[in-house]
Amino acid sequence: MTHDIISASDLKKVAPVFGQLSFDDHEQIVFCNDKDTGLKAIIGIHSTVLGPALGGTRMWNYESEWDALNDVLRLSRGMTFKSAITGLNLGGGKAVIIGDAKTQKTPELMKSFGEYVHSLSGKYITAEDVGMETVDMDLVREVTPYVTGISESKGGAGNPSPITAYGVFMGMKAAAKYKFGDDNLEGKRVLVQGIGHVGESLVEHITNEGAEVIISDINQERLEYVRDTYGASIYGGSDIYSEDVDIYAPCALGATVNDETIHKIKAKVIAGAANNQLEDENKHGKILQDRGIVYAPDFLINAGGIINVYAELEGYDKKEIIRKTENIFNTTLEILNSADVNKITTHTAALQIAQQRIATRKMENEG
Ligand SMILES: NC(=O)c1ccc[n+]([C@@H]2O[C@H](COP(=O)([O-])OP(=O)(O)OC[C@H]3O[C@@H](n4cnc5c(N)ncnc54)[C@H](O)[C@@H]3O)[C@@H](O)[C@H]2O)c1
Repeated sequence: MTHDIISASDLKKVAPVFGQLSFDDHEQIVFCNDKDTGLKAIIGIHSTVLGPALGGTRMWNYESEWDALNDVLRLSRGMTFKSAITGLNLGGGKAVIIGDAKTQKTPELMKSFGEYVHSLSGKYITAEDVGMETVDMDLVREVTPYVTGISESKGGAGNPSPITAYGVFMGMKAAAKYKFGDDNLEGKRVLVQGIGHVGESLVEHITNEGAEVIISDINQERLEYVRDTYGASIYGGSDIYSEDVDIYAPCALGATVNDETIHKIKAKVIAGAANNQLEDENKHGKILQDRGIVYAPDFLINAGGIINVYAELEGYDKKEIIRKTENIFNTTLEILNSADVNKITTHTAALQIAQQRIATRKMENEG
């Protein structure tokens, strides 16, 4: 990813960091560059008002550094609101490592990343996200205590994905209750896009409840594995967004609800694990509202994972993790109802609650 060096005057025009559309008064952005291990990473700290900025690390082969920066800014902002609405004393942060997780991830690279995390003295606490495994967090743990999601055998809460999937399942059931009058998913056609750590576990929950599940992924091996294990059918068409389904569950990457896809979507409910599903939260949130498509806000229903890793910091047990995650059902239903009453989008309804909690704490901290 090398380009001609841009002149200082041209750089000024682009405002590459603070001028990014996704920049939202972030507190700190850290660029990590370690030639020896090939590490190129960006840590985004959006807010530490409610507590240390906690959020996972994503390793992805971004097309450009702009894409990586944009992703980390959007993701870290989302973490702030996720923890706020879930009632956790955590701020929002996230990290991205630029590269292919399958071919470029090495123990040395992970430890080098851990050293950068350590240099922030706990202001940012990392965890796993796309392209990461529990074993990678264990490697980071060798150089810093500021990491969660480490193996249970090493005193951690383990892989957060099954809990994330359970929370998404709860949010999906709440949205189904709101839209169809019944939270039971039996007989509902559900399209799960991305059947990785979270998607697979979600497929398990919804097939157990009798939903008709259609899966899509760019990884053929996983598709066949999930089909054979849970009896889901692999999507065979050419445009998944036009598929006639009741529920669309985005569980791959973000921004799949965008200008190109939004008018094709036939699903009546959107509820999935991916962060930042709406490319433009205001615009696309409003179009969904106008089209009568119920959108269960991503940062609300995919909070199971952060609840799980927060347990590592606060020392609460599995029972409490499950109780808090199950509560996503009630919160989602409340948000959907309040959006309806106040004639605002579901995203805005959720965001307002999160922002209010942050504003209150900020006043307390200052006063
Ligand atoms: N793991 C968690 O606990 C957690 C928590 C909150 C949010 N999330 C979000 O949920 C999403 C999934 O996370 P994960 O941990 O399961 O990641 P993962 O890497 O295990 O799985 C992602 C899956 O999506 C597939 N994929 C990628 N691009 C695709 C495309 N264009 N179409 C279809 N499939 C595609 C990949 O092949 C992979 O199987 C991510 O957006 C992540 O940020 C995860």
